[in-house]
Amino acid sequence: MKLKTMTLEWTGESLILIDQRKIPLEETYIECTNYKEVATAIKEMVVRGAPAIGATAAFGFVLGAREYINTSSSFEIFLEKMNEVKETLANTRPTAVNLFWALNRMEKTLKNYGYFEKILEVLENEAINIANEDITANKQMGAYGASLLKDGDTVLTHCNAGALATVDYGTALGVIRAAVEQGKKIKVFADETRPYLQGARLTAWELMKDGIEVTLISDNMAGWAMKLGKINAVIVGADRIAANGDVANKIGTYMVAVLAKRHGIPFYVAAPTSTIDLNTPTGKDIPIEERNHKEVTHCGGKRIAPENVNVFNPAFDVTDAELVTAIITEKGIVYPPYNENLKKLFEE
Ligand SMILES: CSC[C@H]1O[C@H](OP(=O)(O)O)[C@H](O)[C@@H]1O
Repeated sequence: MKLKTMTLEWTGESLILIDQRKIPLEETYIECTNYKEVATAIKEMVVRGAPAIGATAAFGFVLGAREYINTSSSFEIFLEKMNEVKETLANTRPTAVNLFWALNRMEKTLKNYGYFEKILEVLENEAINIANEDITANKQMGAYGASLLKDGDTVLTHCNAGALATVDYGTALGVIRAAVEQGKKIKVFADETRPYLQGARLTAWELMKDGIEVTLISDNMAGWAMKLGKINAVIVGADRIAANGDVANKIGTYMVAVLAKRHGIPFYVAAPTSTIDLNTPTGKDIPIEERNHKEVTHCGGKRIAPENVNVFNPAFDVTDAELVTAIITEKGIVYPPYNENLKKLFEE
């Protein structure tokens, strides 16, 4: 079975990824023919975005199974090798819980099935289910979230929580797409999102391709845009939502949330339930990835800071639940108290 979206293409034999490091200057693709290439693509952010890396890792798991099934003399040995595949993919990036959620789901499918015959087909179907469920969830989330936006609203977003951060359609940008599809005139202010520039490079590119009016601002302009009354709402994605509603998302999100609170602007988080981690009690328990210093000292491949300068480069921060107006999921809009109301999403 095959699958093709803006972010990825499963050919039945390999996984083709749009190289998000090159957008908007080039639209080029990388073909992964084995799980180690998939792991490298996630680590190097060829593909990025919590749901996108979850689905990508699921297909990496399938490629690993294809690689090891013919060299495993027993199913137990096969399971051992597949644990190695899972660990390799899990060790790529620590913050987005979707990565671990997807790998755990693939491993559970493998162990529940329990024997060789047709296992590759079973795993491929599960990976495709994960991908298709993400698209469905994004559209459901979009419909719920669109009810929070009025015709004529201007929405500020941070980073890229669009089709490129998911299998397709997007979370935060999915809400904006849904509102536009309902006929509402929505404008977007996109934070450039230093240092990796997901906003400038990916969000602006996605929205302009859709014909949705987008204004690019540098991250330090967000507060002034709010003070001038230009922003009606903030919508961002998430990489992990703790049981108490604390939200890990791209670095700079916390700053935007504090500014939104200061200016009485609603701050919404759009995320599928696969991003909610009830096993993580609070934001203090979320591992925050630190990335290469060159992402800060260089821009467009050119050095912009002195050699050997100290650098702090956390890829994410945590926004306290009290700063989050509501969490938009595919099961509905969740309001505080998050401890109780997030749990209910998994009880139905
Ligand atoms: C819909 S999840 C998008 C989420 O992922 C991004 O992180 P990265 O680009 O480092 O993978 C960012 O936190 C986005 O909000």
